[in-house]
Amino acid sequence: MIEVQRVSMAYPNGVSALKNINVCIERGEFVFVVGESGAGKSTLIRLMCREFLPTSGSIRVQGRDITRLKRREVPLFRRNVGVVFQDFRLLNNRSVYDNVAFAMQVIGAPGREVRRRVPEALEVVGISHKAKMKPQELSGGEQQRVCLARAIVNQPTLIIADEPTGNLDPKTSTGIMDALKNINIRGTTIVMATHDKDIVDTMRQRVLVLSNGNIVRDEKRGVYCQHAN
Ligand SMILES: Nc1ncnc2c1ncn2[C@@H]1O[C@H](COP(=O)(O)OP(=O)(O)OP(=O)(O)O)[C@@H](O)[C@H]1O
Repeated sequence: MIEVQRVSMAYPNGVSALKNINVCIERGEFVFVVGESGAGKSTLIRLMCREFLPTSGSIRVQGRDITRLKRREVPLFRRNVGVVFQDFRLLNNRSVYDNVAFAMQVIGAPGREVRRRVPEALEVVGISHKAKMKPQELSGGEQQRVCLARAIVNQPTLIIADEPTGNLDPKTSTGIMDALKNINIRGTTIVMATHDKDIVDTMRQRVLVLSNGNIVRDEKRGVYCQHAN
């Protein structure tokens, strides 16, 4: 599903955020990317959804090297990738329903598909009862659910999430994680950067640990800190 090969990333200011990273993620996996602040998690996550290009190396997603995509090919690639970031990036003057529907409309989905799939996506993340509200009328956790619904509505094969539970209380975070796990059980690959030790230790999924731009641990059914307790 994702093959990151010899990827390095230096920002224009000279900071070396990733140093010759190699990672292979199989279809259907659930992968946590953890590590101290500044370790390179967001950089790796954002490279995987082609927000920007690495300084060197290749990133193959579903067989295609996304570092070689032409600018006009990027939107097509993104249709297959659901992206959830901590800053919600919702349209504040539109309803919850419209925010999710918009993700389908921009790719030209027929109206009947939109009317069928938007309620389904809202149901999966447990926010159907707020469909008519505007994002400002919702709590942070509810807004994050809307983002998740928007990310899954086009039935992507891959979801990339950067701190989707950041700033949320533990109960709300658990709700978001349950929704993500449900989506994963249906076959969607999930890659998620997080600082949330409790979530990582509870879920026992694959854990990739970054430190200072290097992958220092890669464990199946891993935990946040190897030597804790
Ligand atoms: N746009 C940028 N320009 C210059 N340097 C950057 C930029 N974005 C990140 N960096 C630097 O790259 C390194 C890795 O940053 P990154 O955001 O990937 O870390 P992170 O592990 O996601 O951290 P955090 O947990 O704090 O979000 C850091 O040293 C950071 O200061």
